[in-house]
Amino acid sequence: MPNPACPLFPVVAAALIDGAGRVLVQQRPPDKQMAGLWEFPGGKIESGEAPEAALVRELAEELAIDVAESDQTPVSFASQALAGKHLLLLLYLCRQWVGTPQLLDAVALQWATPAQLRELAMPPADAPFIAVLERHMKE
Ligand SMILES: Nc1nc2c([nH]c(=O)n2[C@H]2C[C@H](O)[C@@H](COP(=O)(O)OP(=O)(O)OP(=O)(O)O)O2)c(=O)[nH]1
Repeated sequence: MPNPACPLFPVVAAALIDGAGRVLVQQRPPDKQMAGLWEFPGGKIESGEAPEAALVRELAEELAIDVAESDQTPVSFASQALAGKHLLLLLYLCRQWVGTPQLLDAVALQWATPAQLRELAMPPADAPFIAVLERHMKE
């Protein structure tokens, strides 16, 4: 039975990995929930939208880059109660894109190694993703 008191909201996010083994993260704006935390670029899946199409749209909106659906590899997910709703966060790994990421939506961007990610304040759902990324980046 659906629980209207705790709606599920699906979110897609991308770990963009560069040639130096670093991942792009962006800092959430001060006026938003979890302000100041560092997150993977992405956002909510809109009604009727496929996750991969949502990720193409979000990365174009937030970073002005073009990531083909065929260059998105699903690697992990997180499931967590968040502010009266339930977050389902789908993480994709991307090694190829067109364009240079621009700061359009967040406060700041940074390229970080997995070790550096561990030192950043990130949303609680993201913490397990760091070890997942480390494993994939060694492959
Ligand atoms: N993009 C992204 N969102 C994350 C991560 N970790 C995490 O808990 N989230 C949460 C924060 C938000 O509640 C939601 C992302 O939705 P969003 O970015 O479209 O929404 P928002 O709250 O920033 O802004 P709005 O669309 O409501 O204006 O997922 C992450 O690594 N990347």
